[in-house]
Amino acid sequence: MSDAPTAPSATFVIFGALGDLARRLLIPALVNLARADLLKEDLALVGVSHHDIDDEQLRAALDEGVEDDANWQWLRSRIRYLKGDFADPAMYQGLGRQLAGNAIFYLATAPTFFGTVVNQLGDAGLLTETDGFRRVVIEKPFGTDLVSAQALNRQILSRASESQIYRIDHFLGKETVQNIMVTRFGNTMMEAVWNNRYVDHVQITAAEAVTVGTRGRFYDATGALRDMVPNHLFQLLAMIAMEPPISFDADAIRTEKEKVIAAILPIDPAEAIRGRYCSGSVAGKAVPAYLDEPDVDPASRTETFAALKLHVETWRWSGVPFYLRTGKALATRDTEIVVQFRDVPLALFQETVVDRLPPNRLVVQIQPDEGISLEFVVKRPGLVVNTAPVAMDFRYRDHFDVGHQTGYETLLYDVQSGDQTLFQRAAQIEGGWRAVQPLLDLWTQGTPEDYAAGSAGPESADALMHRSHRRWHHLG
Ligand SMILES: NC(=O)C1=CN([C@@H]2O[C@H](COP(=O)(O)OP(=O)(O)OC[C@H]3O[C@@H](n4cnc5c(N)ncnc54)[C@H](OP(=O)(O)O)[C@@H]3O)[C@@H](O)[C@H]2O)C=CC1
Ligand SMILES: O=C1O[C@H](COP(=O)(O)O)[C@@H](O)[C@H](O)[C@H]1O
Repeated sequence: MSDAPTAPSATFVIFGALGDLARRLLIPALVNLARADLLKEDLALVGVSHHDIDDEQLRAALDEGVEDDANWQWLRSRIRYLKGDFADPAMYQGLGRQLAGNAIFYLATAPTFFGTVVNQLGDAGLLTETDGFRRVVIEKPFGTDLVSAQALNRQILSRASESQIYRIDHFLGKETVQNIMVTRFGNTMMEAVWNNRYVDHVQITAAEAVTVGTRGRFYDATGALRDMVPNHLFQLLAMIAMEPPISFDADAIRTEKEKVIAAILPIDPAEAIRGRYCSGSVAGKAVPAYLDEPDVDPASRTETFAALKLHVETWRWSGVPFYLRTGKALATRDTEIVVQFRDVPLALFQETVVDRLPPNRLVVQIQPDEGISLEFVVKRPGLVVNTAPVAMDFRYRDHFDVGHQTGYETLLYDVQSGDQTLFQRAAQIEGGWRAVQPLLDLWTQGTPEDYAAGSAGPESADALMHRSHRRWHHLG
């Protein structure tokens, strides 16, 4: 990160500056950028919210999320507060009086405000790029289904051009996710086997040990599928399945990712399962049932776990199933991608004690303990031929000083620099919703299958794999 040039100066306007995202992730990420000397001296930050506080109270509210005091003091002195409602035109007039030159509007607001804020910015003339750039960062979830995402895209694009819009997916800010492209396209040996001739299937897992906690209101209206699948998990899938771009240019990369997402067939509900945690314990700590969490409707049908099989109909991937799963209150936190290779064509060792060889797997560990390992088979020492599965392991921490990054550093820096590589175009978002729409339609009925908090998810998730004689990679 520190090899990069300082980003152009700009005023950051954070709508929702007192919220969880701003406090826990955005401000610490800006502090990390300040430490890496990537922010200009004249950077300014305006925090917007409807609470009745002043500049100093906003700064004090943000104090607790930050550990690096020296760089926090640098940023802190550049923060101002603007009180106002997101729907109030007068607030935007006031904001306009504070802005000159480049501005970045970060919508750290509930998704219901995305359209409102962009409309208001447009009405107030704040999106006109006369004396500098005007960029809008839009959080997820972007819409709640295909129709609402299309409507939101239409609305936003009636006020700003695509080049001004940065639809963020924070998974793309993670080092290991960005490394997928380098691993794939920087190593000849990968590309040679990266296709349906050699790959049996791909598994993408985002398991979380945390429960919905205090986010019951948001989560109960959203569920595991909307929260994680068409956005974060599809972004991981796109990194794994995309064709090599013609250059490392933002448009070239986004075009290839868009093509992959467009090639995902609508998911067959018979190949998807949903679950909901009931009481149990995670890492020795008692966890209540989802239905007993604060702000969750006791009659809720919302899933806290989703697993599915999907197909990417491209020349490279036709016939290779992709299995995705995600959930809360699971045994451990584990975000990983497993590329499992086909069995060897001839079982040479069938006359020996070895009856079946374990498969080769490439495991990309996104978090925690970021790294990549290659599982393969060797001969176990001894007089008879016997085999043993082993792994070649690359751990980031063994080679690099990874420090404590939030994942938002790269993304905020890229917005300032005008690099849209890691942001999604309208079609990508709509493609994601199109693929999961059959599940959204059906899951309005029935209820999810229970799983114990602290387990690996519902039994049907295992059955989904067993049907095709496969199994999930172990969690953790
Ligand atoms: N938190 C996270 O870890 C992540 C969040 N996101 C996304 O980021 C966005 C923000 O999430 P999060 O920070 O958790 O949300 P919060 O609800 O914590 O923050 C939103 C803030 O906006 C304020 N607010 C609400 N209504 C108005 C209004 N009409 N006018 C002015 N201010 C208002 C809220 O005040 P009040 O105190 O009254 O609620 C709150 O301070 C969401 O889209 C979310 O999906 C994405 C990834 C991770
Ligand atoms: O966007 C979201 O992501 C988090 C998981 O992100 P991570 O970086 O902690 O892996 C998830 O907990 C949350 O529900 C979802 O809204």
